[in-house]
Amino acid sequence: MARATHLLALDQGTSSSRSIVFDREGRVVASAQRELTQHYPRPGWVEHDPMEIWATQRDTAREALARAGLAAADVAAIGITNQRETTLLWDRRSGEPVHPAIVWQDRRTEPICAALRDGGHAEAIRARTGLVVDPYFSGTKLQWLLDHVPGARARAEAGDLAFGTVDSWLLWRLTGGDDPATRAQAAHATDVSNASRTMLFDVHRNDWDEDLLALLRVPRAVLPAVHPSSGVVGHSAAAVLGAAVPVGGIAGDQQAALFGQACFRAGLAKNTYGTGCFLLMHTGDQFRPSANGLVSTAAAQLDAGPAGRAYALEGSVFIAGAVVQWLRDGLQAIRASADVQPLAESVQDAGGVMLVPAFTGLGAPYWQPEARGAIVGLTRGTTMAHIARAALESIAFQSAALLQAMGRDAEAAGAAPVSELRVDGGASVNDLLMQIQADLLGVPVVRPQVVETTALGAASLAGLAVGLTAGLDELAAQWRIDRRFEPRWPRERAAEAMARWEHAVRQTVAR
Ligand SMILES: Nc1ncnc2c1ncn2[C@@H]1O[C@H](COP(=O)(O)OP(=O)(O)O)[C@@H](O)[C@H]1O
Ligand SMILES: O=P(O)(O)OC[C@H](O)CO
Repeated sequence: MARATHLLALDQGTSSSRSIVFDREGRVVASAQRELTQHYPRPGWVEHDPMEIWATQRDTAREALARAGLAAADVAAIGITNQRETTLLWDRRSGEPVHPAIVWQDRRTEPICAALRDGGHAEAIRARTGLVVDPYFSGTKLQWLLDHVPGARARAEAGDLAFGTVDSWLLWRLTGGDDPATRAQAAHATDVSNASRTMLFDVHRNDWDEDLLALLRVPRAVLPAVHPSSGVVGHSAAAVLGAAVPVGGIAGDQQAALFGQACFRAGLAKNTYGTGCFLLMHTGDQFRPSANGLVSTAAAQLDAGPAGRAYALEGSVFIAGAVVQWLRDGLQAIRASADVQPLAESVQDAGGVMLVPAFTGLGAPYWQPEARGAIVGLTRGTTMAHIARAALESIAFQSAALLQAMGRDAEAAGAAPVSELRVDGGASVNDLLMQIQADLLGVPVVRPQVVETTALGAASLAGLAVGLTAGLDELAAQWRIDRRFEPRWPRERAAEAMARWEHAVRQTVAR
């Protein structure tokens, strides 16, 4: 048999399932995508149908292979990457989910989190897991499922139920197949980067934390095995793609993007500009707690031993590209997202207007759930062009605040600050936004040729596992620059702009 030459990435995101076929040099050969239905059963609740997650993912994998003109036998390995924290619980025998997936954005477990904070557990949780106590993470979502699905806790304790984030669910379906006859071969596993988002995982020891399991009343029997992010954890059931293919990589989507951006060592950082922004900075083999409102998380790890340890600091912005959607759909100021750039470029600057898109509160580093959006600095001369420019600037300001927080953490640890920011995501195509970002940060903003960095990261992790990819040096050499945006502003101007931003932020909080 000819040696398999390609890699298949399954990229299961919040809004869609995508599959991308890469060649061994990391070039995109073919892709396929399907939208995912969002369910909002109550205010603050967000759910996905687990069977739709699986079916769309499976179908895009088949379609991408067909478009590439390849068979499963041509695929050396599969890499899985996924929306993180989203929580699933299913019956090991029937394969049926016992409840819809509770999506990372879902806020229903805030009362559980408040009780944990009031009970004085926040510091211990941060020290073990790197996370702030927030409904964002999986632990309280799993607790809610065990408490609210009739009979779930007893079935979980008896070992009949399996918990997983989306990667585990896809792996289980992929390796077990759709036929009950092959279910016994299903792998129930996850990787360290996904486990580190559960608030149940000790990132120092890379194991589930017995104290946290007891605190959240989670029986160990529901939990998946935890593996490094690279390594073969099972093979797809032959019926799914037409032949068995090793699953060689798993990572949460933001850690996969960090890997796909070739950020393999301390100080390298990437920012993904999608609906929100996710900024991650590698901190090497050191777990670094944040004193500045960020979370600490496991980066993609290649090896189970101490030598494989890799961590990152992370900050997320809730509304980034979404502010452009709001200009389009809410204000109807533009017809398509891409129209924001010419409109914003039609004015020299925002004319003193500041827009704080705190539509759903503010995330890191502010953590102000009660804040609401504001536009300040309006004059008789203000036009929609100024507001559009202020909207773009708001994306850059929020990201700059995250990078400043990372800089303060790095300084406190005696580490070097970030020297360039690697970017990807839907809004990173906006050259004006990228230039504003560089001007504010004072470091170059670098956009790579392959902006499918999440899928590329997962494919690379899988490629390393089966030897199709030689090593990190080869991956670093494959990462190529499309465009580099150099900062042009004097630092005083950037500092003054940041001060005006922080002033505007304070006005949204003090209501
Ligand atoms: N040219 C553009 N300028 C600014 N924002 C854009 C542009 N094109 C798309 N966007 C924004 O990018 C986001 C989509 O990016 P994407 O990476 O697909 O997001 P997600 O993965 O969160 O669904 C949308 O919020 C959209 O408004
Ligand atoms: O699906 P995305 O790309 O919006 O990413 C979701 C994140 O993983 C949530 O933490």
